[in-house]
Amino acid sequence: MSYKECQQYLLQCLNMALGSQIEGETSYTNSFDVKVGEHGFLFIPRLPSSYVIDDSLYQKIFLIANAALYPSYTVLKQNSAYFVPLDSPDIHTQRALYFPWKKGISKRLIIPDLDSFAASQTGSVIPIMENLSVDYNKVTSIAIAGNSGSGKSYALTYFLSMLKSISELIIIDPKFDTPSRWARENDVLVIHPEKNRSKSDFVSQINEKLSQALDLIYTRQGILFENSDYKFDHLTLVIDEVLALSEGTNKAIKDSFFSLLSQIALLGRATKVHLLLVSQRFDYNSIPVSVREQLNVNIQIGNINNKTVQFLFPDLNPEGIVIPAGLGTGLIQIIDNEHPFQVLPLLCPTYYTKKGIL
Ligand SMILES: Nc1ncnc2c1ncn2[C@@H]1O[C@H](COP(=O)(O)OP(=O)(O)OP(=O)(O)O)[C@@H](O)[C@H]1O
Repeated sequence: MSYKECQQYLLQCLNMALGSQIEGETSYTNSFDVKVGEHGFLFIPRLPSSYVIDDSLYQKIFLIANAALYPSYTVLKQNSAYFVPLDSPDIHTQRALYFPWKKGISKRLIIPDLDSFAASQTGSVIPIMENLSVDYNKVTSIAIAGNSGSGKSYALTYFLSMLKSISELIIIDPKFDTPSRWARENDVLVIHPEKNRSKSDFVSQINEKLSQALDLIYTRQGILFENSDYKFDHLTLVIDEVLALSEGTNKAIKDSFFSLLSQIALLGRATKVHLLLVSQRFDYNSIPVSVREQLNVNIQIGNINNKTVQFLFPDLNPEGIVIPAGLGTGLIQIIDNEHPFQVLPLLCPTYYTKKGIL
């Protein structure tokens, strides 16, 4: 579809569906116009208008356009109206509402052999979907949230397999489950609960490791002070089911755990110390708010609604975002200076692996 055809099609859709929202005005009465570009389209109202140009109008146009353009384009959901100035001498049309989009829809990666796929990757790039990847040099902390059975462990195993060649890994596995098996197969350090030891004892052991990571951060900061270009190896602390660590743990130990996590999240960026956290939800009981604010890859799988997105995407109303059907689907947001800030529909990769790991 050419831009011109797309423009006409969008105008028709908006003329028909927007009617009641804008007091029956249409592009035929010259009330608004649409312009299509490579990265999105503009809704140009002609002012003065009998309708109000506000968030509610913006979200309405988003709903109409996103459905109308699916699957040719994915319109990227914004939290509020996105105004842009237009270079026009005519005061009636000097502004527009902007709707950025991505060509096509999110497509799942299907990986026939995870080990050889992981071995074939070079550099620090982790493929996520057919047209989306994360550069591990540009992000610090990753969070994966989702209800039970949504595919968190499956997604975590994928990340672990990809990270193995990029970063040193330390795995903390409170459920003594898939990550521990993966760690055994791949010769990676894992901390898991053991018989005859209390929960607080287990969390103390984790605190010890976190504290060593924090010491490493301080040492690396000293090196950076002398040579700001120094390149460090990545170290990633992987914590599965974070919520299980803070619940029912002695308060002093939980406080130290939170404090260590916060410091690592805040200071790890420059020194290449990362967190990869997995939890059913990321409320203030599972991680401190300061850690949540530092997360730069947010993944929510399974049920997507106002309630489930409130912790990782507090400003997002997921209405109108087309969540693909199937296992391991949801939303992803990558906050680096390469990707636009928006939240995208996600399909986690499907892969095949040696028996016994999962
Ligand atoms: N992207 C995917 N592609 C194919 N199958 C998937 C995908 N994600 C999850 N699954 C399947 O869905 C099932 C549940 O996934 P998983 O065990 O990872 O969920 P979970 O969120 O970790 O659950 P729990 O919290 O109960 O451990 C598994 O059998 C897994 O094989």
